[in-house]
Amino acid sequence: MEVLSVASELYPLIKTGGLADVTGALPGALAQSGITMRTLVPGYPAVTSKLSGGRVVAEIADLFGVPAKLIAGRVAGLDIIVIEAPALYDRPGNPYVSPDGWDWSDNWKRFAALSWVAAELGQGLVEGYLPQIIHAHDWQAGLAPAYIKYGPSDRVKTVMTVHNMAFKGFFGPEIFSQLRLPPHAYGVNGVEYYGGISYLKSGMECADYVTTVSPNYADEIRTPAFGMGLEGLLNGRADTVLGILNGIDITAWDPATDKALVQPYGINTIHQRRANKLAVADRFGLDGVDGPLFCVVSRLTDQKGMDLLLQIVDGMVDLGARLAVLGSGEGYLEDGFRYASARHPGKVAIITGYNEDLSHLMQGGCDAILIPSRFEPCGLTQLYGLRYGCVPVVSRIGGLADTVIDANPAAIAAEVATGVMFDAGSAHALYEAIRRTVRLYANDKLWKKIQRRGMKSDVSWETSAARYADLYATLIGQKTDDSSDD
Ligand SMILES: Nc1ncnc2c1ncn2[C@@H]1O[C@H](COP(=O)(O)OP(=O)(O)O[C@H]2O[C@H](CO)[C@@H](O)[C@H](O)[C@H]2O)[C@@H](O)[C@H]1O
Repeated sequence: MEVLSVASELYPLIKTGGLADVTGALPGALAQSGITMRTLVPGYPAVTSKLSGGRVVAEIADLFGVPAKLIAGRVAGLDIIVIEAPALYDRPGNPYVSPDGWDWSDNWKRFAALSWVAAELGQGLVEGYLPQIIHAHDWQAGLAPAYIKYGPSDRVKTVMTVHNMAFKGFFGPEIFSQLRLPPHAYGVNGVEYYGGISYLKSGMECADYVTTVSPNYADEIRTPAFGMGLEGLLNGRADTVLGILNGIDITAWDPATDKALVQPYGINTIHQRRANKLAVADRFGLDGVDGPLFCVVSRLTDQKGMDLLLQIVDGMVDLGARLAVLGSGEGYLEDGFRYASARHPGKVAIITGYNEDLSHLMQGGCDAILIPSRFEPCGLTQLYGLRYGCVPVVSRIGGLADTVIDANPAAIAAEVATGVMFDAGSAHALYEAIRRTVRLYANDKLWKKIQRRGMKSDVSWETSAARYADLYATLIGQKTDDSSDD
């Protein structure tokens, strides 16, 4: 089976968040099910510089006003098709914003182009290549299902995966005439959204199937509290909405072989994490190894509940905990952690920016990872935490609730606890969870059991890749059994 994945991020070529981890891992996970997944990505400098030996498979004279070439190649084990259109994608900064932090003003065009090319590939643009499924990820690829729905043939089936509903790809109505869609596409059953155009809503409306990245979040987003205005749409098509839990790449994230660690370790050598803990403390300028070391590896945003953590950081230090923060995002949150660090030298520290290797070292050395999200479609850092024995302390929300088992007395007695969970959105609940974690940490035998159990959890892609494979097969009418029905 041939599936074309369409995404604006793809690890290890280009990553700003969890989307890249998923789109980068899924093709390898699906290969075992006999699925060939190629990924269509924009030709950002980070992508084109890594693609050598690709071949031009199509030339497009007018891609929203600029010439483009499609280059197919294989990089880091991934089959990719790159849209080489320098006028759209050859820019500094990250995929969405300029180096000074502003959204590119032509983002509507850059990502309409991504989706339009995907649909053209689905209609046979390249001789000898005809995907059966187009799998679009997040708003940047959201118009692809619309281009198929309103195009000459809907032979190719479409899946829209929502990784983050907060980013809707919303633009004013004035762009519609340039989108290459027929007039009737501008309506409530098409791309229109509150008087403008939402690329995410377009994909969710027009795709044959909508998926999100955990079963719990799939339920939550059908309510006004989490649906962000799209709950009505989701409820209207409830039979074709599915939550499939993210996995992680257990080869890239393996504490026994991870080159970013000072000291690799396994379940039976968990005490060796101490060398990594010292290395983290050293990198962050924190005091020695005594007492629990918490970490945050995250975009610093309201979604991630970082303001809640700032409210209780002083109390956390009073409990004897230390905190290492790796992340970047909202200026007031970055500043908040800098001030906390100035108040508590040796106890709280932040390194701003993006550092993949350091994120591995932190999972391999810190005792617990804090994820106080207000909403979390799946979350990956708790899965990395489980795999590395970095105990996840998470809000009871979205995919976090699907993947962590709270160390309450019943779970401890039943020997199933893998982390600590608390009510989302409450600084007080977060503080109490940290207090509980500090107490659990003090019981070394119990703590190591929780760590080991996490390390044994199945966080691989195996089960979830099979669910995607089953969904694709259902869509193209190849489904032979009903083994994956909910
Ligand atoms: N400063 C930094 N340095 C290095 N690495 C950093 C970093 N900041 C973050 N990361 C890494 O970026 C990824 C973030 O993963 P999350 O699951 O938190 O995704 P995010 O919210 O971006 O994406 C959305 O998509 C994913 C994928 O579906 C969902 O899991 C999630 O709930 C949803 O919000 C992790 O690999 C993390 O280690």
